[in-house]
Amino acid sequence: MVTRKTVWIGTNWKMNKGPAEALAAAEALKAYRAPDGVKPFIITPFTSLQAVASVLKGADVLVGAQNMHWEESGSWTGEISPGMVKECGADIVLIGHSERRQHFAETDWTVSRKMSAALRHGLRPLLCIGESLEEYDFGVTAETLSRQLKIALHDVAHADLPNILIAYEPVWAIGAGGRAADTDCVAKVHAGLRAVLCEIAGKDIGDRVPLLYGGSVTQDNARSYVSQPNVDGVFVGRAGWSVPDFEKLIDRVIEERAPA
Ligand SMILES: O=C(COP(=O)(O)O)[C@@H](O)CO
Repeated sequence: MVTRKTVWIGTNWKMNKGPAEALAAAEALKAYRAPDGVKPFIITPFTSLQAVASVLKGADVLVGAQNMHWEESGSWTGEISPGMVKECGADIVLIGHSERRQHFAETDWTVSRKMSAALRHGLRPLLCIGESLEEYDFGVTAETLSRQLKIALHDVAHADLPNILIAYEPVWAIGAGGRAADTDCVAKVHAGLRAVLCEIAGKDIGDRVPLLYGGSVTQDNARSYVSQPNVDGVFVGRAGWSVPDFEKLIDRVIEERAPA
């Protein structure tokens, strides 16, 4: 019997959609029935997190926040605590997105603190890692990713690792100026990430950590990534911002799947 992997397909709305637009999108997604074995999710801005999570409670589409602080509370103006994210009804929290590392001083150390805090609060962290163009050009992709991964997971109990999501998102592949990574390159990088996870936690656990690819994913290329052995899903930005596009992208990925 062929065992089919669970496929995670999510979209990060980034700084798009005010509360009204986000709510309308959530209402449109409420009736969406995910194909067997597919876990769709959306990552919303904080201003609509609670409303979107409330509309999608019990639906097939999971909801996440784009960031959080690691402390429970305190004098951290402008920040949102893990408890607040949880109380808003989020299932997932994005941690270490390259836009936060690049523009908001997120470091491997803060990412590591946030990983443990998210798990303590029953949130599923979606850890983003990725090398810059400069690191890619210097040929240190594997070293960069291994460092980011080992520090981020340093304080995470091995038993918790299958409950997290990891997205490999090369910085040079993200956004309007980015170019999608070659499928072969993603396959090779993901095999390396799998090896690092197995080194950290042993094969039984390392093999069960979902690894997603993100960066200029489109309806046309998504399925080629997901058909690779160590790619358990895709994390999309622009190609998932409209609900019909997001649903179509999921359909296109599923067309590729072999029957169980
Ligand atoms: O940043 C991401 C990719 O954005 P694209 O617009 O798909 O290049 C990733 O976090 C998913 O949002």
